[in-house]
Amino acid sequence: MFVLVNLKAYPCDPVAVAQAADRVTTEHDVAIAPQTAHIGAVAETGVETWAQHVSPVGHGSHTGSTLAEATADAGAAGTLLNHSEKRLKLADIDASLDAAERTGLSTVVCANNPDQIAAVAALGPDAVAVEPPELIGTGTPVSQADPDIVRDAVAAANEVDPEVDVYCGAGISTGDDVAAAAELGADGVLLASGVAKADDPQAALESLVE
Ligand SMILES: O=C(CO)COP(=O)(O)O
Repeated sequence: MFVLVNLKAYPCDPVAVAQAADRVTTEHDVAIAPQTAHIGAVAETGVETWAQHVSPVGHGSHTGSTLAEATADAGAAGTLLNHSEKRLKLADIDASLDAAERTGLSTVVCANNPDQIAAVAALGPDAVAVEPPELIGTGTPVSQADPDIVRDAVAAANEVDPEVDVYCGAGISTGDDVAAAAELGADGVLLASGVAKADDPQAALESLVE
């Protein structure tokens, strides 16, 4: 399973979380998505590092943008797109995917529900992630609260493009949650508060990947 820890804008120490992820022994692939400004420092720990977003632009007059080229240069291996807290227009998702692909970044496009998963899977990302917004940050795992949304997202993505991996997220914090997601057909999980808000991120990561 791919385990992507999104640090959002939580007030945690991104390098300490990355070092903790580096110390945890697991069969899963663990990656950390810090703030853009922290990508270089996190990547230096050796942990797989992801961006939370890249802009749908290339080099040019785009003040305030998050340029995919700069993100990749800083050490990112991939990027989230269209997170529920960073929604994009369909045309911008498409252009951000182009930017990511041009610079060698892997891509995960988030969506709220199976219909949206089908729509974004059609744009050809490496993976899609279903995250019901109402469960984000609640500590109630999507795999328990709404298992059908995960099953249906897997089916919807497979119908459009079986090459696209499917992840799920919201409320995931334990190894049981990760195992439940795998049983529902997910290839990975996205999570945030379970690690980023934990008093002991290393213990949280260990419990997650046990
Ligand atoms: O938004 C999420 C990951 O991108 C999920 O957040 P929580 O793990 O805090 O529910």
